[in-house]
Amino acid sequence: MPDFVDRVVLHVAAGNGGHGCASVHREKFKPLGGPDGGNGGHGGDVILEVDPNAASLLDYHRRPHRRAGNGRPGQGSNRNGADGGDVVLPVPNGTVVKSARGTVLADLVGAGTRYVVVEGGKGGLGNAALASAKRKAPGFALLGEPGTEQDLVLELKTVADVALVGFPSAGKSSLIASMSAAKPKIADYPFTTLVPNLGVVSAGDHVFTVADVPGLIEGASEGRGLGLEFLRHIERSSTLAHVLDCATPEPGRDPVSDFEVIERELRAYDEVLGDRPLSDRPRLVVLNKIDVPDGRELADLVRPEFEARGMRVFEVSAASHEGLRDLAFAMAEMVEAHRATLPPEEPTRIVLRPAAVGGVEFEVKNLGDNTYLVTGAKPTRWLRQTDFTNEEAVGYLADRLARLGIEERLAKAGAESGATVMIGTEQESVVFDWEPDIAAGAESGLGPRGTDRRLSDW
Ligand SMILES: Nc1nc2c(ncn2[C@@H]2O[C@H](COP(=O)(O)OP(=O)(O)OP(=O)(O)O)[C@@H](O)[C@H]2O)c(=O)[nH]1
Ligand SMILES: [Mg+2]
Repeated sequence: MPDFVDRVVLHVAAGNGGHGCASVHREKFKPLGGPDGGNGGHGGDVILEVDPNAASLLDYHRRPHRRAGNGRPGQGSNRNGADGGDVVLPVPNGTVVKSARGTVLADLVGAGTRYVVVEGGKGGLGNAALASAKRKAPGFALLGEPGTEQDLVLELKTVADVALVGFPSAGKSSLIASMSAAKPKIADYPFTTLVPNLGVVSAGDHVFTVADVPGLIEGASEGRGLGLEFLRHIERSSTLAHVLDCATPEPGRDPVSDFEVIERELRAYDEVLGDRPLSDRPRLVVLNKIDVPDGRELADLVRPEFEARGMRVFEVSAASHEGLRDLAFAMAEMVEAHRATLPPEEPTRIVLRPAAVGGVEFEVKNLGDNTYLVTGAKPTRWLRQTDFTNEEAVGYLADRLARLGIEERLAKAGAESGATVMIGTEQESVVFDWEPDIAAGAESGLGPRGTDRRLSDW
């Protein structure tokens, strides 16, 4: 059994919603009481969550079927069924979620990032909730919705600023061991490294991560050696460092030809990658093993070849640590240059999905000055997903609250046209403008008034 798994097929099933209950209230001497069948509970969701402590997908390789809890049925005396429990599956940072057909559904980067893979079925309404002026005592209740199921492919792509690429035994693992606290396996046979190792390197105030990728050989992009599996791990790195062996001569190889072979493989992989080609990424050249006298000589000899190609060249020894400080600062500089081109971090985007809408309680408080505070409306579950904007989320919240009768409650509390409605707490809230007139036409009279506060803050 491998102890590192970076691709698994996983079957997930959300919980079914519980059925609603049809029941009639019974009391002594009152044979025909009102309907009192409770609602079924909602089925649980299956959620993936980035856990910085998870290193591989091994658990899912071992147990590839995961199922969330079913909602319980409603019962008489207005008892609602309990919701089924969610199942939160921890995944490593950098997990890509794909459908069985290969469509990318989510790319989970950043501790705590969540993705709801399958949603639980809604609980069915009981006859108490179905009663209306027309039908005071319905003799029926609604069935719970079945939960959805899906086959997924989870793929791990290492997230590191710098990727070390090179032939087997060039000294990539030795370098990462000398530059960081990582303790990878080092040996004098090829393909010692079978899984990417990650190390955290500091150079002055700079901190960045380095991944040691298993050795690449000619034909890797066609799957030779450890091939594509491992090219995938360098996709997310902004900087590539070619590690070249200057001390272990082999027939038909030298540092320049090794470099050319690896470059060719990177270019060939570009076709697989499409829009984020590897061959365009900033790279530097590390001539390793200069503690060996012949190695130093060869390094000096080939250096101009690389400089002529516009590469920055570092002569180092992972064994004696010579040259590693300069190398670390150069890497830090390249990583910082890349980070500077990134757009400023976007505020957290979230999706609000009140789990049990019927169960959300809220209070409307008049703060004076036509301003109203709605407290306690925090949905029971908050789920993060990247493809929703804050505005959409606010709109969604407004919509749900509208269904809960917030319009009437605001009107009852005396809110007039143009009222400021704050949802949250006095310290943290999302602010809406309230227009009861619009409400008549639109589903919700609450329109988001762009707020700079993060919804996730409250
Ligand atoms: N003399 C000397 N030997 C080195 C140096 N760096 C690595 N080696 C040796 O080279 C061999 C391969 O080192 P690794 O760090 O395992 O090489 P790798 O590139 O990670 O190899 P793979 O994991 O197989 O791709 C080991 O025997 C190391 O001890 C160095 O700077 N000087
Ligand atoms: Mg190695």
